[in-house]
Amino acid sequence: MNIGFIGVGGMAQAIIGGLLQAKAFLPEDIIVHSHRQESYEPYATQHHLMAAPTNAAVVTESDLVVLAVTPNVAPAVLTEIKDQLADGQTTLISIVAGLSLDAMAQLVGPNVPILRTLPNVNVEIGAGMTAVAANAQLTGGKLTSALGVFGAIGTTTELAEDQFGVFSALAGSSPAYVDLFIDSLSRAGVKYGLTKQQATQIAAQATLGSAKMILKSDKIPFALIDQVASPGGSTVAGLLAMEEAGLMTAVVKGIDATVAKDNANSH
Ligand SMILES: NC(=O)C1=CN([C@@H]2O[C@H](COP(=O)(O)OP(=O)(O)OC[C@H]3O[C@@H](n4cnc5c(N)ncnc54)[C@H](OP(=O)(O)O)[C@@H]3O)[C@@H](O)[C@H]2O)C=CC1
Ligand SMILES: O=C(O)[C@@H]1CCC=N1
Repeated sequence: MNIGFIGVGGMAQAIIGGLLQAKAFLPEDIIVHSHRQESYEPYATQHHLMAAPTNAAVVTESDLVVLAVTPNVAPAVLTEIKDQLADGQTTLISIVAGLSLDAMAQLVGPNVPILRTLPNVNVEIGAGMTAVAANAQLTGGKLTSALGVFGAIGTTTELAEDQFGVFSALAGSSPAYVDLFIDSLSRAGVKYGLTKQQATQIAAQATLGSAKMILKSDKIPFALIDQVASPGGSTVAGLLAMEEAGLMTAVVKGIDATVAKDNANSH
């Protein structure tokens, strides 16, 4: 089975890196093309992938084709590859935020099997969180193959399309927000004399452990907070200071802004 990528930016590279690491595809079964030759050719060469000369050629060569361009470019690219998709043989997988199944079908025609997805960058290390929604044309073996791409590089969840916006904020964008939190912890460590490298390693490992604990425990996060905050201890003093500075409000405001921008970009 061949998989093609239209666009080789940050997210396509994360998916390809994850698929190669998982040995889900051989390098020679991955075909790429993007806007600039100086971008996709060296990338293909470096990873021993096939470089296609056009977007249309990616579709012709592929069983699955991943649309990995930015939302403003996606409609023009879909119009460009419409004829190659028309027979319904190739499955279109979109990772484009805010682009609905209906909008894609209007551009490429009614026969095309389409999987709308919203992955996050952690697919690169097999720890992704991806939402998926399939159209009515994507069934049977084709559906299994398309879902298998993201199953190989993390966790997937089927989601109603009207919830993709909030999912994008909580899973797609949140790696950046968690990175900001870890960097903030790390800077505080530097303030108290740790090296940045030491402090980042300590903060990242502690964050990883807490995420695993929440997933494994039957307790809600608030109960786990109480388990850490000893009576009269230092943690409760820190929690109250963070709340006085508005941590929870800041996070919710950040998510509000993320969802609002995703809505504004959606069609
Ligand atoms: N970044 C993330 O964490 C996530 C991103 N997404 C979605 O993934 C998509 C890509 O995002 P991201 O990787 O961050 O963006 P990038 O800007 O890093 O990559 C965009 C890619 O699109 C290519 N491109 C532009 N125009 C064309 C064209 N006409 N034909 C073919 N390729 C073209 C660019 O080519 P070139 O390299 O030659 O310039 C580039 O490789 C977006 O739609 C975004 O919503 C979804 C979930 C998470
Ligand atoms: O920033 C963006 O628009 C994309 C969507 C989710 C993560 N990155």
